[in-house]
Amino acid sequence: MSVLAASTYGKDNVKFLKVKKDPLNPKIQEVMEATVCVLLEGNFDVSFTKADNSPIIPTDTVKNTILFEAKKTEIFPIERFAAHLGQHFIRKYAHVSAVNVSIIQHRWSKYNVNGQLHDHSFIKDGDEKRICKLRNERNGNYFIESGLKDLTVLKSTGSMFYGYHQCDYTTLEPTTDRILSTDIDATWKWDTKKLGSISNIANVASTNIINTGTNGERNNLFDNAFNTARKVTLDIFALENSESVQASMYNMASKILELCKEIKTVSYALPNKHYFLLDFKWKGESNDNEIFYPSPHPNGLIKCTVARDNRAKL
Ligand SMILES: O=c1[nH]c(=O)c2[nH]c(=O)[nH]c2[nH]1
Repeated sequence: MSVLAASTYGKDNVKFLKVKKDPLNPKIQEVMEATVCVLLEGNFDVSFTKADNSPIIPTDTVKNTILFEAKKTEIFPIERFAAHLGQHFIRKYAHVSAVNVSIIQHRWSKYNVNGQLHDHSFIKDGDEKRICKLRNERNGNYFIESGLKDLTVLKSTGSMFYGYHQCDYTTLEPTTDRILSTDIDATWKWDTKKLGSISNIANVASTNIINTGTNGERNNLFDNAFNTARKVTLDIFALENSESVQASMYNMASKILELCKEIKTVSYALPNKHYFLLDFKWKGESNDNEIFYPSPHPNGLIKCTVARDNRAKL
């Protein structure tokens, strides 16, 4: 005998690009290129165990819903759209008990023409993505996290690594000057008690498109947190003389928690993308941190989650 222990299903990799126009000047525009995944949970067991398709909301219907709702509703910021989709499936289908929504926003940035950001021309300046994951449950509970990933950075000096554990397997030389490079993957979990009900998120003030791009002013909690997290990450990466990836990511996460009161935890997952100093002794030449070999693999991988220290209140 076997039993269905867990199941979920839906549509992944639903892609669209939406153009948002300023109502006063429709040539001023913003674009959202997104990849969406919606997975449903609920009373679907017989579809797995008895080949009974009657409860199945086809994944094609899920796809149609994502695309049509993207047209009909405000989708900036992505957290707002995730909450809207999370509510939609719970309200429309009585046998759905939980909805898991994941949205990836692909980066398109307005660029300067004649000294100012152009109204509707964009540059793809890297693989960076803004992300949001939301779970909405019929019992009224919801969970939400936001983040950024694939923001690739490198600093050519201002990074050290020494004082680490030594044993008979250790060959790494300590250094006070190395290259540090990583693909930033940062996520932050929201304190839903501070956000209030999911309807608050589905109705949060939309991103103001005038002068935004991904460089300009944003005007809601979620945009502010994204901009803060991105700026803190990039500032600390540049300004700090890094002791290690571990120490730098902890400093970044702590600063974000300090600045964004509605965030509960911040997590980083950072590859340490190694650049090895090449040896020119065979030619009688030194190499004063000038020529490196970008090593594709292996890479270090360092993860941490930083939370508020509640003991601090005692
Ligand atoms: O910042 C670093 N952290 C490590 O854990 C580590 N390990 C290593 O070989 N190099 C580095 N660098």
